[in-house]
Amino acid sequence: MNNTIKSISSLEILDSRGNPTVRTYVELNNGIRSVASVPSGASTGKNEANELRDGGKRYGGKGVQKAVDNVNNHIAKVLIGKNVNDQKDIDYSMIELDGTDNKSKLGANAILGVSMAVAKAAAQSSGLPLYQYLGGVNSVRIPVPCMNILNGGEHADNSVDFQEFMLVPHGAPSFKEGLRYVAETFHVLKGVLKKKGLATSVGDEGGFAPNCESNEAAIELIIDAIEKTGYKPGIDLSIAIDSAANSFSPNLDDNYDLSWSGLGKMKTADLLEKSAEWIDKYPIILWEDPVSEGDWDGYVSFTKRFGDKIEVVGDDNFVTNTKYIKKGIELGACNSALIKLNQIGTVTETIEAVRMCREAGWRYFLSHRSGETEDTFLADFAVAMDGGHLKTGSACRGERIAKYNRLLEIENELRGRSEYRWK
Ligand SMILES: C=C(OP(=O)(O)O)C(=O)O
Ligand SMILES: [Mg+2]
Repeated sequence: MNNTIKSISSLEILDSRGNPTVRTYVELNNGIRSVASVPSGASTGKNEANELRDGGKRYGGKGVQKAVDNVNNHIAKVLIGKNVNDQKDIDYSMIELDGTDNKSKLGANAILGVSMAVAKAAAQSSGLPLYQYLGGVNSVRIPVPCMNILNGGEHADNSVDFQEFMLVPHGAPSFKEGLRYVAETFHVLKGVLKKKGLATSVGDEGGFAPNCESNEAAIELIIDAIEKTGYKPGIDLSIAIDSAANSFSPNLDDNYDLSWSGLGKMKTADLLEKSAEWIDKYPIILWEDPVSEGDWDGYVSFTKRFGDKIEVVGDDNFVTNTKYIKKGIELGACNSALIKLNQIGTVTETIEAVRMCREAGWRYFLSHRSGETEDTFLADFAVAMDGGHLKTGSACRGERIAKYNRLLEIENELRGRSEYRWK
């Protein structure tokens, strides 16, 4: 059957924050049809690929009709007739058509939707589940679900500076059990917060967003919840943090303002002293963006000091772009990179970023965005990339649960062949 592209079209839909985003359909000449939706970040790195927004009054300027029109009127014309299995050629044709460094002409949101929908159509056309089409027959490792259970920073209007506190069920025997550990602890944490008179409303990724006195107080609440659920901190469940330090470094340099949670202003060296105290005292297994994206020396010092003990992940500094990841590898800034499809804008370039990490002996941490849709592409992609862990939010929001449920489905489908391990 003919697996060439017959038509491509896009539509403006809403994401989990109620903001417009792009949904794209690809139809093949063999009758196969796929659909993909594009996520959107709030705490973005300066060098992320450009998310094209309309400006003007509609949706407060956040409309994506221009990106949708770019798919319908420009991208479709170039790709119709191409073999859907030629993912790399298709992605690089769009990059060439765009012609800018950051995809600002067509929009990374326009390009990514097509790229993801092409991969899905190709998988269906090959008669394979997406994770196997992208990763091969040995794609059997289900990622450890680093579940966000407490939000701060740009993702909540509370008094916590750090953006994300995640539970990492590395001691569980399977994904299914790991997900149970974190979902149970999520519910127990709600009771712990209630008892202390703290809010149980949630932030953008579905983690609770209480007004804790400090970042330390937030960690202690989580440890209390782990113990009350009947798990052992550091053995069954550990903690991952995304400081998203850009949000408390006004000039994105080595000056930090943690006044919100009572620590005041400090330089990198003091921030590292505080981090050392916490890494010593608490079961922290992974730390993302502990310093701001401009503080490369800070990343290097942090990794030198703690890289043997914990995973040090770069997000806002690397933006899933091999140009910056390469710099990070050369400098020894971090030992892992966060991987977000829409930071770079095509499936092919995202895979190139993963490959670069792998070749350097780094880990790579697959991630959703704070603005998501019900699309489950990320779940399959994480299995295909074989990175061993992913973050995709809490146990109480449908757009996050969609990914977790898809991973349960994949683990079940693999029966006894699936693997689950932290490293
Ligand atoms: C997921 C994140 O948030 P956002 O999507 O807002 O960048 C992050 O910073 O890792
Ligand atoms: Mg981050």
